[in-house]
Amino acid sequence: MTSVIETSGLTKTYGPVRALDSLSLSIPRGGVYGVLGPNGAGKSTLFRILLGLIRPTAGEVRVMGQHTGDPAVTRRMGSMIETPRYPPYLTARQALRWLALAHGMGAEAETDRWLDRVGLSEAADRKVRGFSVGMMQRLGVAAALMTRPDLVILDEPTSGMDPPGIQEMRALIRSLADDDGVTIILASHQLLEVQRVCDRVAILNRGKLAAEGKVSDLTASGERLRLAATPLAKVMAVLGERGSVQDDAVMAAVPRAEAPALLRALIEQGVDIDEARWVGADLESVFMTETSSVEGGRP
Ligand SMILES: Nc1ncnc2c1ncn2[C@@H]1O[C@H](COP(=O)(O)OP(=O)(O)OP(=O)(O)O)[C@@H](O)[C@H]1O
Repeated sequence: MTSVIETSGLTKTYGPVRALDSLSLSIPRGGVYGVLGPNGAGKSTLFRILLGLIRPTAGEVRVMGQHTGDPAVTRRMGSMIETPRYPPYLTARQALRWLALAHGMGAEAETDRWLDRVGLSEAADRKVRGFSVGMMQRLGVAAALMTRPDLVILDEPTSGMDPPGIQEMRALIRSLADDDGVTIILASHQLLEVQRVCDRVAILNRGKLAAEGKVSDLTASGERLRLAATPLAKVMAVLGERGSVQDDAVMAAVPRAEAPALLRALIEQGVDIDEARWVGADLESVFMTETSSVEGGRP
């Protein structure tokens, strides 16, 4: 696995607050990588360090093998860290051209193509003053992509968007990763969206790495055997603490290898089994498990 980001013991303190606490992380090149965590977990701090906007207090960080802030690396990165702001009297097209000039780019910036790609073609000649938050986010993404970066960092790219906008953004992010070979790193609180779009995720909690891995592995590790069976009391008697009742069924926390023996035991006890199927955990339940064990409550 080639890494695009490597951090080791990365720490950032603000007075008594440890925004990042000895974070060691390796983000692979290619694909879509999600950085998750409750408010104050350190996501934006990590992104600001990666972009060379702030310096860590301690630890190591490499972006595409180089030190952060190196102009050669910065040129290969695009980002949208907050809802972007542009001079309100510019149209979307003018705003992108203005940014292209600031990057020393001319026609090669293909501003119209990027406006089209983020679904803003029809609004290209409207002043950004009247843009919704979602439209500003799309324009910000177009600006981040226009320089043809190898790595794009997006902080909450779908915040303020309506469901069709979120769906379009998801398709755009996937196509950038799959068709253009861009590595995308994004932070989001919309866990269902993250589950749909990301290949891997890191879950931060109070500046530390709480969990990391492929979305499919993280969700599979929390899978349960859902048993629609009667009587429920007998099922629970066999399962003990490994069972919990949910919507007229029992969710059994058993490894796959133990399932046949469990089903035999249930039948021997006179249980009627209508259905037995594996149910994967969703990212939300993984997130809640990994971030719930904090002292002192939420910041
Ligand atoms: N410039 C700063 N000065 C002081 N404290 C800061 C500063 N920036 C961040 N912090 C603190 O560092 C911690 C991590 O903040 P950060 O913004 O990185 O979290 P986050 O995961 O991005 O949160 P959110 O989901 O709310 O955006 C928080 O406790 C925050 O209050």
